[in-house]
Amino acid sequence: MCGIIGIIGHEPVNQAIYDGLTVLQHRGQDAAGIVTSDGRKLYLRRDNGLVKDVFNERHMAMLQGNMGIGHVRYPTAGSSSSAEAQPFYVNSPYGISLAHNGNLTNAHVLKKELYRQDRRQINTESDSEILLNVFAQELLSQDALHVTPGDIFAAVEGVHRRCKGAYAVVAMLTRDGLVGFRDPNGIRPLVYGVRETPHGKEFMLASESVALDVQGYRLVRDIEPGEAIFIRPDGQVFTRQCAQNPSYNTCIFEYVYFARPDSIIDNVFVHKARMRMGRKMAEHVMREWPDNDIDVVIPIPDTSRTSALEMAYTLGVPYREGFIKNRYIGRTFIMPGQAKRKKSVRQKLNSLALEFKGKNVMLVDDSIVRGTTSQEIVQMARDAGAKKVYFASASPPIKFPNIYGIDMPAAKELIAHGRTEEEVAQAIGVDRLVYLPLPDLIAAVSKGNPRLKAFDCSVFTGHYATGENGDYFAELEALRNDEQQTNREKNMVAIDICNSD
Ligand SMILES: O=P(O)(O)OC[C@H]1O[C@H](OP(=O)(O)OP(=O)(O)O)[C@H](O)[C@@H]1O
Ligand SMILES: NC(=O)CC[C@H](N)C(=O)O
Ligand SMILES: [Mg+2]
Repeated sequence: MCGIIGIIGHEPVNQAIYDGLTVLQHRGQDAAGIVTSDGRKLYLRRDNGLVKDVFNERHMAMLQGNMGIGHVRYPTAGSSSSAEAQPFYVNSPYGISLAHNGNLTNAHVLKKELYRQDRRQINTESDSEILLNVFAQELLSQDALHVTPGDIFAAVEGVHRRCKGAYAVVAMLTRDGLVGFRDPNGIRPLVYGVRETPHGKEFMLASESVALDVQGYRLVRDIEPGEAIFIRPDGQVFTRQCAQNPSYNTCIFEYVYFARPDSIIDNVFVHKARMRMGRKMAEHVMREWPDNDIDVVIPIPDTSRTSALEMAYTLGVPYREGFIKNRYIGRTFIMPGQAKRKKSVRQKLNSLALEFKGKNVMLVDDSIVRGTTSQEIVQMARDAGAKKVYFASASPPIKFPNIYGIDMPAAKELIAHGRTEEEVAQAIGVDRLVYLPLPDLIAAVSKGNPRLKAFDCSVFTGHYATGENGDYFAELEALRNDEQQTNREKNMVAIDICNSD
């Protein structure tokens, strides 16, 4: 999952993009980048690291201009080389830079096609560089000296025809303005907002509405699946539906884990959706286990707090913060490599023995993916003196890979893959395990927006809206399993073509 942002205003946007990226940091911790334009030239800085580490004062001073885009990266394709940090740039036509959240599933085919048919050289293993080149090629084929909104929309139609997978995109044409678009399934989120200033309106496109809130932008609306938006430097806004059969298939995992609770995605308040998940979880427990002996509900910080609180309230059981989180350790699930993830769980969370001693504790997490967190935490609860350890996951068992922007490429690395619920309970070492059933999860989210009839639930169901088959998954697993990635990173030396210090 990555975070993307684009701003077009009447004053330099460097600081505003930086601030927006820090608000989106939870979506990607590996690399960050900003590109700005003063209408004639662009200025780019991108590198591996957190936002606060990638940009120093000198970089910020050099990022000139009143429009720009930014990216925080959580890699799902290629490697974690700094050469794959985003935004990417191509000079033809018009000079385009692009930041992408999602994952293309036909990147290999497109890469060949770009070379053979379009004579374009792709320099990295990143699918986002491919996406940029497809967009550029489609724009080039409009053959216009001065780009019009019609040219932009025709190019996005071309992207939709050629690209498969998930993509929420912000792009910048160095002289002409900002572009945003979402794939026809709307798998990844993208919103746009406006703020009034004494000089006129300023516009922001962002992965999540929280980026708008903190800088005083008003959320106008989500970009629709398949839709594109083009905003000129003079503030003219153009939008058009560019897909033949668009439909909402928002990734349900955004609501479960990825998004911040204070964001609104496709008109559903994430915080409220998580509260409903907690309530439904409690109702499920009361139905399936009416004579339970739960003494206390304890969340596994951070993300599960909202649902755990509501679950405890509905069950009528005390809620206690039994794990204290080290606020200087980031999210563990999106860290690269199993060894680092495992170590970080211990560094991140410490138990408060007095909340566990002699009690039957119900630990609550938003999800169990590889089981890294749950295995460690259950042991910590036992070490802290818990009598019985129960576990509730506020989402169903995750059994299938994600191919749309979450780095879960290998089914065999998922703890629930090929295991029954009892076997997962045994593997993580709990006395009882409860999962939120899928219909309850869907109901918890869709209550916020009845227009959302379908979601991307592929990690739970194995059903993929873009129709990938067995061969694709076998190749993906071979290429991106944890061991392969770790070996690749060990041997990697990053060489870039255009990064400055
Ligand atoms: O089963 P696993 O592979 O461990 O993955 C699931 C865990 O990872 C996430 O937490 P994370 O630490 O990333 O972020 P958070 O602080 O937002 O909860 C998620 O909230 C679960 O706790
Ligand atoms: N998580 C994402 O959205 C990743 C974007 C892109 N596929 C990359 O690997 O850089
Ligand atoms: Mg967590």
